[in-house]
Amino acid sequence: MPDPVAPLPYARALITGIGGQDGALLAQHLLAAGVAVDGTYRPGGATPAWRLAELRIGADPGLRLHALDLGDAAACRELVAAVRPQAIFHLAGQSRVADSFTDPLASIAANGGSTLHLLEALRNEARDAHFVLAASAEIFGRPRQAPQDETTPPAPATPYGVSKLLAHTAVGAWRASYGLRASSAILFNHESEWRDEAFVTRKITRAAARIALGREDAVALGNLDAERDFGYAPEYVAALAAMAAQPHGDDFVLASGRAARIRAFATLAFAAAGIALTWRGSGAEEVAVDAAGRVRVTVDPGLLRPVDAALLLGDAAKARRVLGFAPQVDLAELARRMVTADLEREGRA
Ligand SMILES: C[C@H]1O[C@H](OP(=O)(O)OP(=O)(O)OC[C@H]2O[C@@H](n3cnc4c(=O)[nH]c(N)nc43)[C@H](O)[C@@H]2O)[C@@H](O)[C@@H](O)C1=O
Repeated sequence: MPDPVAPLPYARALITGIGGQDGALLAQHLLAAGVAVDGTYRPGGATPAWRLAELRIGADPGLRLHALDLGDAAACRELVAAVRPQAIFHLAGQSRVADSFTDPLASIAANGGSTLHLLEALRNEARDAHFVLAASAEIFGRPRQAPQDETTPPAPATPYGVSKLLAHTAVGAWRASYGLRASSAILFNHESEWRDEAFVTRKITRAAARIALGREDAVALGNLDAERDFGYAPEYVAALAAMAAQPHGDDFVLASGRAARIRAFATLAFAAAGIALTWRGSGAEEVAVDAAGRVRVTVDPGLLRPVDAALLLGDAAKARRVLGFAPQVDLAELARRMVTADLEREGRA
């Protein structure tokens, strides 16, 4: 991986979704490298404050914030024209796979439409900028082969996967049709202390911290058998920055190359909070108990999804070769960092 403060060949970047995990971490990475950052957030939504504050970039003079409706093509074009970025990172979107089952059209409109609006803004207002999309391993659906790489045929199985495949293929089409520098990162699950609690790792680490502090008794989870390729988000955003430094647009899988079941992550997270879990039973009756026999994890069948890939596992050999992507943080260290942060936050609260 390039040195976090190594200079990048662009001086101003636009990041959509600045308030999210990846947007905030990427902003921190770029600002440290001397790149000025314009970040967008949803009008009417929460001002992107807590992550920027925790990452100590909220008051950085290199950071400007803009409320932008990504559903408004003209507004996207106007902002790109005004900012004149040399790199555009499109990270905003509807990122919750589970929510895409309840409102599929909203997910597809948000993730597909926003990408089309920004690609058009790039084509018309910033032809020399490098555009980088945050696509997703969900484009592979329930893949027959593992690991998945850039040549694996996409076949999404969730509305969210469809939305990201629309965006991903649009990047390729705009690159081919208009000669734009447009790239797509096929991101496998990437987690951190700044992950939203809607996602399983942070839900678990926050619960483990609260249970360790006596504030909660137990946490209910869904599919414990799902295997996901969990990486550490700061390492992934550094790879996004490196993608925008490439002379040509291209697609890259970003993944750790290791998969773990949700049950295994929970065991590591609770251990990091000082609680040794033992698993008993199966299916909806499965529970995890602590050393004193108290139930700490249960299964709620209401949290199971209509479709959930059994295994998503990425092969990031191309990113390693071209970008120098070499993630170092393993699953136990990831769980430890997340639980440590949650214990600190809960201790302060
Ligand atoms: C690549 C992809 O990665 C992320 O999407 P995700 O994989 O859906 O992430 P998640 O943390 O919601 O679920 C991971 C697994 O964990 C299972 N699971 C069990 N029990 C609970 C549970 O209680 N909550 C949740 N959320 N999941 C649970 C769940 O069924 C699934 O198998 C996003 O970044 C997305 O934007 C993206 O692109």
